[in-house]
Amino acid sequence: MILRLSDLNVISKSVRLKSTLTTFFDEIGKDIIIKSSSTGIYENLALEDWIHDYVDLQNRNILLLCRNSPAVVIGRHQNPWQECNLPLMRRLGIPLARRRSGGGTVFHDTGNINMTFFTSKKKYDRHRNLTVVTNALKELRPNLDVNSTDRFDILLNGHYKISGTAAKLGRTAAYHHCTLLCSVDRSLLSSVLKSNNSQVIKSNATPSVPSPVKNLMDVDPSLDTDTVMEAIASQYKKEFDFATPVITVDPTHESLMPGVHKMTRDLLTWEWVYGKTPKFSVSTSVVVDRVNITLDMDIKNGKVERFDIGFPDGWLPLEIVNEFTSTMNGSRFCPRETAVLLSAFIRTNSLAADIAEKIHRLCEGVISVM
Ligand SMILES: Nc1ncnc2c1ncn2[C@@H]1O[C@H](COP(=O)(O)OC(=O)CCCC[C@@H]2CCSS2)[C@@H](O)[C@H]1O
Repeated sequence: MILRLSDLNVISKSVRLKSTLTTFFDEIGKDIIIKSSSTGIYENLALEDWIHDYVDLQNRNILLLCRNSPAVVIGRHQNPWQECNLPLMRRLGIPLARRRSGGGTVFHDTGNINMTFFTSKKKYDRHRNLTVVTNALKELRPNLDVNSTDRFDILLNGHYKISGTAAKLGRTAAYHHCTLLCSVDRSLLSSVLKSNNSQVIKSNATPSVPSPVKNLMDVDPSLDTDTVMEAIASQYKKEFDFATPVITVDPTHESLMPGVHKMTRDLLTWEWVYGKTPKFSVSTSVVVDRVNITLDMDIKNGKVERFDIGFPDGWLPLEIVNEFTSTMNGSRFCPRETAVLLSAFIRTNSLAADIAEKIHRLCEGVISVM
């Protein structure tokens, strides 16, 4: 049975009066399984943040289950320009999200199950959580060869990754979240997780650890996301010994989760998604009329902090170069902003056609790395 929060008034009058998710949880029991009704990556990450920040996790275990529409999710300390193919994602309209936990970059679509295991910091136990997942799968198909590894991946047949893990440890509360590949678009997964610039970027950001992946449905077509989610929910109830039905929660429900809209908006900001990238540098070059021009940049908080152009004497007038580099300094390392700056620069400096063309080509070189 699925209990919906819209049924609140049926469940309890007092809940309706107080009516936040936390009071609702207090009414229905200590350990809870929630399923998100949304497939929006930012909304589901905000729901996770909200539970972590507002629910008292000292004496309770919560499992949150959700699936997302196609999205790429990077770890807290990663560099998206290094980890994924941003131009392809822009073309396909695939959003990029930065989560609050560390670790590497993964691809989500509705063929991937996400699980978040919330506990007190003391009871945080990734091994126990992953055993819930592997036991659920073995309960469904006893012959399935699935095991967790020392780095908390789950491997199928000892080789193919089907689940990746990350975690956030707060002062008193913690969560461990992981994925599970049932039927994702594997060719899209590998094309969006292939950066076009790993050669030209130098950074100390956390690198991902790529692995060969497989879907559960590749080995057993009956292991669809609904079947697997249900099995995980039953196994979790068995492990934590409770029987409360799975509750479906709408993560856009501001009055039930005061502050959740702002949490969603924060996750969507450029400053969070790109601006939190650890400082990095880019060294690339463009060939213009058979002349090799080098471009060196330092990017801090996602913005150009230093922009150097290396070119043979006389290729561009120095005052134009100085003007152009100071235009670029402080700008966001992003193709749209660079294109806007370029056209403003060409317009306000009334450049001769050949100089405008050279500046244009330089910008193309910069934009190709963005
Ligand atoms: N969805 C998914 N599941 C499992 N493995 C994946 C997935 N997408 C990509 N990969 C593979 O893992 C590596 C990256 O492995 P790496 O170990 O670097 O990173 C992770 O596993 C992070 C898991 C984060 C889980 C969070 C849970 C809720 S929001 S995201 C990537 O290069 C691919 O080879």
